[in-house]
Formats: sequence, C-alpha cells, structure tokens
Amino acid sequence: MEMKKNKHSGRVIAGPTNPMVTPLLTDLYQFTMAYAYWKAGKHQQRAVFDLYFRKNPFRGEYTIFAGLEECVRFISNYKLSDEEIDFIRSSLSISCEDGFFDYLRGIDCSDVEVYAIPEGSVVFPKIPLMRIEGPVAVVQLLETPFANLINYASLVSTNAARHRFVAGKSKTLLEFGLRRAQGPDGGVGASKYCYIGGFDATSNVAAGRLFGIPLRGTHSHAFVSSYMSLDEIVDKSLHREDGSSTYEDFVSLVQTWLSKIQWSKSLRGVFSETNQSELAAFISYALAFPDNFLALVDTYDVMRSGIPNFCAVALALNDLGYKAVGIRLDSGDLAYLSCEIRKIFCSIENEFGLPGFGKTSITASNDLNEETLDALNKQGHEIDAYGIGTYLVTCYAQAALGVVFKLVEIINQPRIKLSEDVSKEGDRILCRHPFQESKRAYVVPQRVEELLRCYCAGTSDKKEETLPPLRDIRERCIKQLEQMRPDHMRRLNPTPYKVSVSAQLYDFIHYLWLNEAPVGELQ
Ligand SMILES: Nc1ncnc2c1ncn2[C@@H]1O[C@H](COP(=O)(O)OP(=O)(O)OP(=O)(O)O)[C@@H](O)[C@H]1O
Ligand SMILES: O=P(O)(O)OC[C@H]1O[C@H](OP(=O)(O)OP(=O)(O)O)[C@H](O)[C@@H]1O
Ligand SMILES: O=C(O)c1cccnc1
Ligand SMILES: [Mg+2]
Repeated sequence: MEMKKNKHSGRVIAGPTNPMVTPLLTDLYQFTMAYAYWKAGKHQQRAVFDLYFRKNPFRGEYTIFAGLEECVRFISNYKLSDEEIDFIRSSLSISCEDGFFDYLRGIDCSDVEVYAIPEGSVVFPKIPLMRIEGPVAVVQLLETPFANLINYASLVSTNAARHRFVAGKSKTLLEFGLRRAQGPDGGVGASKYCYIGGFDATSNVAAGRLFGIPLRGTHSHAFVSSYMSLDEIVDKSLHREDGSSTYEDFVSLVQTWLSKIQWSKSLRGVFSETNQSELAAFISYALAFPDNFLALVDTYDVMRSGIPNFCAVALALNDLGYKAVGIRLDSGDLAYLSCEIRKIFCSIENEFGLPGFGKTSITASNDLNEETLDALNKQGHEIDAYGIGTYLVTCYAQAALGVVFKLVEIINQPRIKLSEDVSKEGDRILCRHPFQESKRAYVVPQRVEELLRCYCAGTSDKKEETLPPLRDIRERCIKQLEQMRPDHMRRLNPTPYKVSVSAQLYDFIHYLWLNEAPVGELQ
C-alpha cells in the first residue's frame, strides 16, 4: 500500500483501503470546472465547502457518521500519475492548455484543511459533518470521492445501529452479507461499517484481515447434504479435551447417546429415527472442531432430526470434556422453534446433569431485518445470536443517504462558522429553531463539545487529530447511541430530534438569506 509522509505534520498515513479510490474517482465536471477556474486565474482562491446530508435515513431521527478515515487516507496520499493526467487530457477538450496539466501534476492536497466530527458520532441533518478548506479547484475535485466515501459508510453504519437497537444489547450480531453485497467494495465496506454500527463479528475473511474485525461462522446446508451415511466417517477417533487419552470410536458414542435420548423424558415421542446423513455431517464437523461445534439443524427436520442429532453429538463431546457451542436455525418460525429448542436443552440439562446445557447458544438467520427482529421480540423467542446479510448490507430499506458537498465561502465571503460560537458550561444561551422565529428557549449547557476537529491541518499550524483504531470508533458509536433518548430511537414515529442554533447564528443566517434573496416587484 502506498504511503506518503505529510509535509507539515510529518504523519504517515496509509492510502485508501480500496485501490480504486484514486484522483480519477470523481465526476468529469469536477475536472472541467477545475480547468475553467484555472483558465480564469481563480483556481487558487481559498474556498470552504461543507459536507452534510438533508434527511435521516430509514424514517429515523439519527444517523451514524462514518467514512472519515478513508477520506483522510485519500487526500493524504493524493497524487495524479502521469498516466492519469494523460487520460484527463484525452477526456477534456483539445483546446485545454498544457499549463493546466502541469498544474494538475503539482496537486497533492497539502494545502487542504479538513475539519470533521469524529467518525462513529451520532449526527443529524443539515449540520456540517466535514468542512474542507483549500484552493477552490482542488477542493472541488474532492466533492465526488468524499461524498462517495461518506454516503454508504454512514448509511450502512446507521442500518447496523438500527438492527442493534431492535435486537437488544445482549444479542450477538453477525454480519453475513458478503454474497449479497453490491460488489466487492460493498461487501468489505459493509463488514467494516456494520462493525462500527454495533455488530460483533463478520463472516467476511477479507474484512477480518484488513480491519481486525472478529471473524465468526457456522456451516451451510451443502455441508450437511454432502454426507450420505455414517460409513463415510473413516477416522472415528477423538482425543479427550484434556489430552489424557484418545477415544477410538466417537461415532458409536454418539449413537449410544442418540438411543438414550430417544427414550429420555425430554425427547420421548419427538422422534423415532433421525436423518443419518445429517448425523454423519454433524459428527464429521465435531471431529474437525470438537471445541467449536455449532450445527445447522434445519436441513431435514428441525425437531425430529436436527435437534436430536445435535444433542447426541453434544452429549458425546461432553463425555470427552468438550462443550458444544450451539445450533443455527435458517428457516421456519424462528420464534416458535427457538422456544421449543430451549425447552429441550433445559430438559437435557436436568435429565442428564449437564450444567449450562440449557444455555446452549441458538443462532437464527434467514432474510432477517429490523421488522422481523421486532416481530420476534413481540412474539417472545430464545435466540441468542442473529446472522444477518441481504437486508443489512444492501440497505434494502433505503438505497442512499443524500450526502451533499456545498460551497459555503469563497475568499472569505460569505462565512458561516458554527465552531466560532464559543460557549461555556453553565452559561445561559438562547437556542433558536433555525427558521421559525417564535421557537426559542434558554438553555444552560451541561457539556460543551467542539464538534468539528482538525484532521488535516493543511498549511495552518492547527494540531491534527490522530486517526483512532476501528474499535475506538465502534466504542464511540455505541456510547453515543446509549446517550440518546429512547423516543428518538424508536422505529415507529420517533420523536424529532431538535438541532437548534444560537441567537448569533440565527441572526447571521437570516442576514445572509435576506442579502441573497431578490426583492420582488408587485405589478
Ligand atoms: N416468528 C416469526 N415472525 C416473523 N417473521 C419470521 C418468524 N420466523 C421467521 N420469520 C421470517 O419469515 C420469513 C420466512 O421466509 P420463507 O417462508 O421464505 O422461509 P422458510 O420457508 O422458512 O425458509 P426457506 O429459506 O427454506 O424457504 C423470513 O424472512 C424469516 O426471517
Ligand atoms: O438471509 P440473509 O440475511 O441474506 O443471511 C445470509 C444467508 O445466507 C445463507 O444462505 P443463502 O441465503 O445463501 O441460502 P439459503 O437461503 O438457501 O439458505 C445463510 O444461510 C443465510 O440464510
Ligand atoms: O457462517 C455462516 O453461517 C454464514 C456465512 C455467510 C452466510 N450465511 C451463513
Ligand atoms: Mg437465503
């Protein structure tokens, strides 16, 4: 990965995760405007752009801000290669002068300042998430890549946070979306940003490698259906967990347990004969991963086959000192089945004296989304973990967050500087609705926090924030969500979250507004 040392701060920042993120990952009109600025001698004018969105996604009242690190990595390593410049030349008008391409060659964003709200923060519409200052032609080139890097990242983090809110704090959330994601970047991005939004782990191995996200997984129906009989298991031996000896015929041990539970109080009458190919698959998996045995139980019949087969293998593993992890359900009525399964696990705990067996983990998957999680909660269920793919990573409920990047100032005019509204804890300030004159209230702030922090100092002498590790970003997101009032978080008709402006800012916005709005003439 390419890395460049920042001229001013001396920081070394890696390039973007996705090598497709280059200066060409922008819209053509950014280059045509850059040329026009250059031709007019205006390209070096200092400009300020704000990046924000207009409306919370998913009919919600909050959004998680994500994607900042990738923006910083992008501009810290910004450099157009000769080949890229040749391509731009061939894409613009033949009349474009050579001097412009020399100018492009020199652009490295070292004179661009980036101020942003920390990644993983809870944010709201119309507030600047990022403020980018620099030569107008350069910052203009950053509009499309920045919007692109923030849009999906924030959308999918928010989606993950919403799934977490419905599932509840105590549940394990696994992101299983890679196969359904919008291409490789969608898949890797989803894993990273769902982790920020509060998921616990991903099945995506590349994301585990790139970002250190915990990897988790079970096995598929294909693994179960690939087995045809117990005869396929050749090496039946399994060493005891404590390493003391090897048990020679684990298959017979499982079969003995299967007949015991067939006549047990817990399972009597539930099944007569289980599917033997499924049993072979479970045994085989247990022999491969005796200390991490988790079985997918719905390939044939959950209650008549999958569960008794799982219990027999788990009891046999227990004899050798291992603790089975649990089961996964991938079809049927997940609420009902999970409750029936829990009852069986609890009866086996009591009947066979296996402390803790009643708590064996139940994972559910199959087209889950916020609504189904909510329905499961309402019905009552015994699920400990959810594996969620399609609806989560494709952001099925809303395709995009309308991130925009707008010029707010050029050569110091006009200037909207939220961060200069300094106030102190305990100072009484007048808060106003940004547009409705009559809506206002006095507030005594309990905590004052500068929202926009400096991530790239450009040529200024500001101190740059360090880029926090992914775990810290996730932690920030979880903490901030915990501070939200539950009525702002609920799925149906959440209470609007009010963002007010100070009295000074209110006056300033309205002054600017009146200055720009043309005065009509009555005929
Ligand atoms: N108790 C429940 N309440 C509400 N929705 C549920 C409940 N249990 C499962 N679901 C959801 O209902 C849908 C069931 O879909 P579908 O009928 O396609 O699955 P299935 O027939 O059980 O399994 P398969 O994937 O094998 O077809 C899934 O989206 C699942 O998440
Ligand atoms: O349902 P999702 O939220 O997308 O979660 C991922 C799904 O992917 C796997 O099966 P896949 O859908 O590939 O096959 P299946 O539906 O036939 O089990 C897995 O068993 C889940 O059901
Ligand atoms: O590990 C799993 O169970 C898994 C992974 C991806 C998709 N579906 C399931
Ligand atoms: Mg499916």
